[in-house]
Amino acid sequence: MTTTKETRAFQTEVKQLLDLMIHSLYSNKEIFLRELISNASDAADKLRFEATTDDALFEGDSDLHVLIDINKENRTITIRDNGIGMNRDEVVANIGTIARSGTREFFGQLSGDKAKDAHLIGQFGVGFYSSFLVAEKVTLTTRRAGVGSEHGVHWESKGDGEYELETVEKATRGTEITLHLREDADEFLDDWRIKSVIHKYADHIPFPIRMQGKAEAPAEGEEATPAEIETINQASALWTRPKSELSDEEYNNFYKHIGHDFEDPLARLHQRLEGKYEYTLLLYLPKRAPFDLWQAESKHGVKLYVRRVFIMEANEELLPRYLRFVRGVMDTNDLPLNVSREILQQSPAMDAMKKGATKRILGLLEEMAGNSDEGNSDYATFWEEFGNCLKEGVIEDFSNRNQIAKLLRFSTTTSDEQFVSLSDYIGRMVEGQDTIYYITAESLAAAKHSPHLEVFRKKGVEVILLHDRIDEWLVGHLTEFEGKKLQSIAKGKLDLSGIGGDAEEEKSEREEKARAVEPAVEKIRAALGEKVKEVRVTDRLTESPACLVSDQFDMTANMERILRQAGQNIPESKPILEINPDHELVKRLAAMETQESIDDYASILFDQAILAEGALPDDPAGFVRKINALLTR
Ligand SMILES: Nc1ncnc2c1ncn2[C@@H]1O[C@H](COP(=O)(O)OP(=O)(O)OP(=O)(O)O)[C@@H](O)[C@H]1O
Repeated sequence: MTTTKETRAFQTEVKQLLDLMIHSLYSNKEIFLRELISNASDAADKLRFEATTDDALFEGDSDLHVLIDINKENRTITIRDNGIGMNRDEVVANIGTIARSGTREFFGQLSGDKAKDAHLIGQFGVGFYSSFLVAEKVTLTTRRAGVGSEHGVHWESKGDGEYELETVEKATRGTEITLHLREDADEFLDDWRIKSVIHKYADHIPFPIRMQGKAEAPAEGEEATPAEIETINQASALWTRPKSELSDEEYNNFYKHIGHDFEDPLARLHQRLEGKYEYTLLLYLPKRAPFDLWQAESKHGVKLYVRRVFIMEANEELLPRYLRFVRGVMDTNDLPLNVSREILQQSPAMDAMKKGATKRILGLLEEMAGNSDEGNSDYATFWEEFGNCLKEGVIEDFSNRNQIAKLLRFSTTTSDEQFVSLSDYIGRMVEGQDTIYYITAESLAAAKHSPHLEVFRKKGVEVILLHDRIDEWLVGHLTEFEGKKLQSIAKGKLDLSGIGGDAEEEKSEREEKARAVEPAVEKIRAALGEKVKEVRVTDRLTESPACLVSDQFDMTANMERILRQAGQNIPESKPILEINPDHELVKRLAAMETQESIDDYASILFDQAILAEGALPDDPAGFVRKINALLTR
């Protein structure tokens, strides 16, 4: 047994977090109690779950609760729980380091300007460290359930960069945290103040939060009456209570506890479902994406309860991965208390609940989207933060693809902001149009200024501008929406002849122009040789001389770039160069005789077309040289 007392240094990030926290949350000190009660409640949840398979962990005491004791003389508050407790290694890992996913992103985003960084801290969560908002010294004594009393651990720190650790005797399991209050935190020595904070933040905690009353001095000749212990919170699982009894504030406070968030949620869903399986959902959509949303190991935020007993923080078993931003609780009577992850994965009840919850979340989003007026709505906020998750949904969730597709929002040639739904787009199609057109590019600016859009502008046809990495995969899976095909405007042959004009007339005019520049096509083909798959006359351009397109079933150049950047070895597919028969450059090229000039012009046309896509030509310096030579000629 390690009895040694040792002093250790906080991880550098902890120090940074403490500084930032004290700076940004000084006017909201009371949240320390919410954080500590929340941790105590999680510890009780964990014990109750572990005890479902090992009753001995209760050590004869299954009355799980939190006890708060104020000592005015010593100026301390003690928060005591009889939850799972921690062993020495766990204390070192949990208290003194930050080992949460998203940590690197969080510290990466800090600018060093405390005022600017302050709002980030709420998103990240301060947890146990918030004790130092009110305390000049914090001691924590803990013992893990099921181990001998000699395995207690004492931890102590002034929040100044170091902490002391010692193995001690602790008779009872669980964790006891004592805060030695700073001078400016006197208000928390007042019972009423503490009670009001508990009501505000912890009424929904499903374990009793009790306060130690003070023993009255006995009157002469009378026996002393023991100090009373009073339960302060409602201590009932919030989701089991009828909606009509619950206020927004209670719902929001529960969200903050379960979602580890400082902000109110964006929306919620509370439903009791009865059918083949009975279950209750209390689910929330956060206002802001967590730091680790895009990391492979990012956690889901929905907790599974069976008959109000916390079972586990389940992952893909409860909700599909693309809904990993949802926070909340799912409680059912239709699973055994000792359910394991393996059983969950094969359980028809779980499967039905997962489908039911998914449908309801999509329904909630549909409702929010329906109530939205452009740009100024909860749905716009949601889309900004989590829109790309829904795009994953289109890719992964075949059975709900159409419903999710309705929820997508895009920038288009008529709106830079991402407000346009596919249904809006279809509603605005021009006469003769029966295809949904889109372009994919590296950025919104590159998409918006792409030469491929020229003819669409001329004909007044709206084009969806796709510029997120995931969009290439999205359109790979979403090839049709409500009977209308989705088509890249940078792929295959384009035929807009039926739109906004006489198709026959346009066709013969086009053929005539193509004939006139046929010599140019031949010359460019010969000059570019193996660089291109084909050179042809385009219907896409009105202003630019040339653009690149891919064959209908080839990857787009953008997709190739993304995959190469991700380190994949992609065989080179050659683009098709399309030239504008009306452009002066092309006309000039058709009339050119000197091979050297033809080669230079052809190469410049080709490189320009690459630049117009927001990419770089193979030999940028060579391109500049040729341009300069032309300018000075
Ligand atoms: N009362 C407690 N009993 C047992 N373990 C605890 C207790 N308090 C904290 N811990 C452990 O310490 C870890 C870190 O706690 P901390 O409050 O800093 O962060 P958190 O609760 O994980 O996240 P958040 O900051 O979002 O609240 C917890 O995850 C838990 O494992």
